[in-house]
Amino acid sequence: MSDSEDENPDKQLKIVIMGDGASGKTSLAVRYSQENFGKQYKQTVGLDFFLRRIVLPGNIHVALQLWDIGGQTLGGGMLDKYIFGAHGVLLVYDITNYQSFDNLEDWYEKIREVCKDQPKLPHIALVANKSDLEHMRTVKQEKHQRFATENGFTSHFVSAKTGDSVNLCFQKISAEILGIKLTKPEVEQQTRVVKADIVQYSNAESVPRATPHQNTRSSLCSLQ
Ligand SMILES: Nc1nc2c(ncn2[C@@H]2O[C@H](COP(=O)(O)OP(=O)(O)OP(=O)(O)O)[C@@H](O)[C@H]2O)c(=O)[nH]1
Repeated sequence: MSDSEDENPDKQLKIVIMGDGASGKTSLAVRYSQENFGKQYKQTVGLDFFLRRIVLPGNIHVALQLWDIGGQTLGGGMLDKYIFGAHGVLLVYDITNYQSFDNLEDWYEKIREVCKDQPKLPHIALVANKSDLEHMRTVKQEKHQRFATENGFTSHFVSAKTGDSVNLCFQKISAEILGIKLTKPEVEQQTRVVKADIVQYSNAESVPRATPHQNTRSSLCSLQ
């Protein structure tokens, strides 16, 4: 453990990712924790866990535990236990699949039911995934905004495929939960999209080395 970690132990946040099957929950968790994307659809049975550590402004070290819940768990007996104690919940839908948006009412209802005896609901974020498929959109942005505003959700538009706004989404949610205010440059830094051309290197020696990702470590385990 480094000195800075000794001085600043991680704040642990339990973040639950919910929504219909194939809306892209696992892809978001994999993109965020492993900076990776797989085209192949593999249904999550039960639950997967992912972990990512980040540092928020003010040198606040945060360990984000991502609970990726299979879309088939709605109506199952385990869902209550998965939601219980969550600091934040992502309600994820696929912008090209209207049903996945419509069904979020049921997922939200479940959260309210599980948390009815708690003083307040977890932070809830409405996450529109697959923004790279804008040309196939079936959920109007106004519908998204209305659902978010009426229920006090934060609102996010992301693509697990391209990575667009994924870091920003999780950073904003963590900051919101911990009551940390992000400045405009901090938000812009996360938003920046880096475009690069493919470069042909003449020999292996001139290939630049990848810089290790600082302050982040991630891992995965699965529970079925
Ligand atoms: N184009 C595009 N495809 C995506 C995106 N995110 C996920 N997908 C694809 O959508 C399919 C479903 O993604 P998953 O991440 O497995 O969906 P899930 O919500 O975890 O599904 P369940 O495990 O059934 O709950 C896969 O084929 C992904 O490659 C995205 O942002 N853009």
